[in-house]
Amino acid sequence: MNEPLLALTTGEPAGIGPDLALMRAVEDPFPAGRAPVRVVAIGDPELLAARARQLGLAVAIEPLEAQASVPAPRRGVLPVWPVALRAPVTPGVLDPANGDYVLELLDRALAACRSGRAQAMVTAPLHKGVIIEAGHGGFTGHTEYLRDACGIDAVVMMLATQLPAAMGGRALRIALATTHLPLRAVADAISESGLRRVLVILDTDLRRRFGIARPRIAVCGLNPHAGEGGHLGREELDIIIPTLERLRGEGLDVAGPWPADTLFTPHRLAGLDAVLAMYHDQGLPVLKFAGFGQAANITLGLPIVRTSVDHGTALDLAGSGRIDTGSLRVALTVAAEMALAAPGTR
Ligand SMILES: NC(=O)C1=CN([C@@H]2O[C@H](COP(=O)(O)OP(=O)(O)OC[C@H]3O[C@@H](n4cnc5c(N)ncnc54)[C@H](O)[C@@H]3O)[C@@H](O)[C@H]2O)C=CC1
Ligand SMILES: NCC(=O)COP(=O)(O)O
Repeated sequence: MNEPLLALTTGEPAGIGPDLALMRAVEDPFPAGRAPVRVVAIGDPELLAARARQLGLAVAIEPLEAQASVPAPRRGVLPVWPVALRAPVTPGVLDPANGDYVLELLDRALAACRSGRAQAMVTAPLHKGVIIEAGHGGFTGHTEYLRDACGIDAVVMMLATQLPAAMGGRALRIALATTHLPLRAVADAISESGLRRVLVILDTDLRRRFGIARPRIAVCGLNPHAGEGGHLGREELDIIIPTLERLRGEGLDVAGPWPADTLFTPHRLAGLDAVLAMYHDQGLPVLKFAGFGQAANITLGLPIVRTSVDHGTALDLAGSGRIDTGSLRVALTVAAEMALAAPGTR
């Protein structure tokens, strides 16, 4: 395969997504140690040109026809598949009038991946609230939007980073059994069928997309001390333990449920390929404490490769230039590696 083509959606136009694409365009396109990639941004060319001026960045925005080939990367040039904004943008100020614009960016990237034109999509952050205010009531994020757009039942959100040397220097991958739910709804969402689906997807994609022959996965309990033998909640006894036993019988290496407060310690993590947390704020604060700005958000179970940054729209910093592009670099690198590991859609 040529260098993979990565379709980079520029996300919420009032946020830092456009800034990320522009700042990355002036970085070295061939950094040592990283697979060479071609990147095409998806967004409004005039928005990108205006943001480049605001940031004082010399970036040539090159709109491309849908079928035109995407050139090899050149520093200071940003190829763009154009999508028109619905309303003018002030950095930092959300406008529901652009909600459909943000979703159109995703649709364009997904279509390119599904047709084989792009090998992966990488998403800059969007703002869930403003998309809901734009009239998309059930919207909870890229993960579920792409699941539904692909017509599949389940996907898995996993964030991954490389731990600093002082923390063991190894990969830390944390997947979630539930994603964007109010905490009140989490316990009711833990079911045997749901857990089984998540663990099978996690195991399958760690093999297929990450080349791990027999993934070792540890599973957090839901309750403090993994339920303290049923005295602090019964989800472990009634749901999680039986599910893990069945999956072990089918050959998966799934251990637990372990108390989450001590699972994320270096000696417990040693030898693990991934941890499954039961809910968003059980797993992600750990990951972000260890690697914020150096992590990627990966959607497992899709027929295409999708990665994203580990942060949100940072409306407070849009147009300021005072942002870290580290997570975008990681998201692009991981997307390229995944695309090369398992070419094609499925
Ligand atoms: N991949 C995505 O689309 C994601 C979207 N979001 C959405 O973003 C919106 C805002 O979420 P928040 O919780 O406020 O998180 P946030 O990540 O946007 O901001 C949290 C803090 O981190 C800072 N920050 C974020 N990214 C940064 C960067 N690249 N460089 C330097 N500083 C950075 C912000 O300035 C802020 O102080 C929400 O609507 C949320 O749902 C959140 C996470 C991921
Ligand atoms: N906390 C992760 C997040 O909000 C990103 O979700 P998604 O948009 O990638 O589904």
